[in-house]
Amino acid sequence: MERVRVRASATSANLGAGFDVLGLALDEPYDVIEVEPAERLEIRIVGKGAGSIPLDPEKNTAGLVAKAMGRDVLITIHSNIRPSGGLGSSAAPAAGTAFAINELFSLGYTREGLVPIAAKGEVAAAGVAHADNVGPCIMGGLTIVCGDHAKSVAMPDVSVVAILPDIEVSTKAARELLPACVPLREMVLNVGKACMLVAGASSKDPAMIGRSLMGSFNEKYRSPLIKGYEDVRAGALSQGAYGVAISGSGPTMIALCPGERSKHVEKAMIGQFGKHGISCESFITRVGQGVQII
Ligand SMILES: Nc1ncnc2c1ncn2[C@@H]1O[C@H](COP(=O)(O)OP(=O)(O)OP(=O)(O)O)[C@@H](O)[C@H]1O
Ligand SMILES: N[C@@H](CCO)C(=O)O
Repeated sequence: MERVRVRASATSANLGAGFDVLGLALDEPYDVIEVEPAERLEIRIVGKGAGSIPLDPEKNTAGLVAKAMGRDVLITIHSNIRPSGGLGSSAAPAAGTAFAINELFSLGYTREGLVPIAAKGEVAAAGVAHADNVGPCIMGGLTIVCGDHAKSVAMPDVSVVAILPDIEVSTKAARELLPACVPLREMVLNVGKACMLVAGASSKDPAMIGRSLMGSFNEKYRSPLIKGYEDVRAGALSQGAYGVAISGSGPTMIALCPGERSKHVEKAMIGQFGKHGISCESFITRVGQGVQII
C-alpha cells in the first residue's frame, strides 16, 4: 500500500462527570489525514490549524504517535476542527495517524488496541496521555476508556448542537483549574452520574443521558471560564434540550436534543451568549462512527 487516507472526526470528551473517561464521537466536522512511507518523519498541515499547529513531530500529536509506532512517514493533516475549541482538534490527527499507520504497515492492531497508542499523542497538546478524545475518534459512539481498555456503546439517535463561543481556553489551563482531590460526597455523585449516562445510552433513554450530563465537578470548576454559561444552558433546556455540557476542556458547549428541536436550541444558545456580548460559531451534527478509510 502506498498511501492511506482516513477521516477522523471531532469528539466531545468528558460528557460532564465522565472526566477523562467518557467521550462522544461526532459525525462532523472531521480532519482528513493522509499517511505515506517517507525517508524521515515529516508533518504537513493545511486548513484551519495551518500556521498555528507545530510541525515539529515532538510537539505535534500525530508526530508523537508515529514516533511511538516507530515509523518514518509523511503525515498530511487537512485540518477542519477549530484548535483549542474543546472538540478534540488535537486528538483527530493522533487517532487518524495511529489508524492509518496500522493499515499502511499491516500491523494488526484492533481499534481498541490503537487507543492507548493514539493517547500518547495527546501529551503534545495537554501534557498528559488522556484517551477520552482519541477513544471515541477511533471507536465511534459513546466510548468509555479505562486504563488500556476502551469500549464503545451505541447511542440513541440524538442531535448534537455545538456552540463555539469566541473565548480562548487551552486544555492545559483548564486542567490546572481542577483540584487534585475531591471530597468523597462529590466523587460519589460524579461516579453515579457517569454510570447513569452509560445506562441511559445502553437503554436508549436520551432523557437519562441528558440529566446525567449536568452537575459534575468538572462543570463546577470550569464553567466560570465560559461567560454566560448558566444562561446558555438554561436557554438550551428551555427549547427542549435533554442536557448540556462543556465539550472537553471547553469553551465549546454541546447540547443533546431531539432532531426537530436542534435549530431552536442552537438559536437560544447563541442568543444567550449574545446577551453576554459573546459571538459564536455553531453547528448541528449527529453521533459519529469512528475513524474510516476514505
Ligand atoms: N496535530 C495537532 N492538531 C491540533 N493541535 C495540535 C496538534 N499537535 C499539537 N497541537 C496543539 O494542541 C493544542 C490544542 O489542543 P487542546 O487539547 O488544547 O484543544 P482541543 O484538542 O481542540 O480541545 P479538547 O482537547 O478540549 O477537546 C494547540 O496548542 C495545538 O497547537
Ligand atoms: N478530559 C480532558 C479532555 C480534553 O479534551 C480534559 O477535560 O482535560
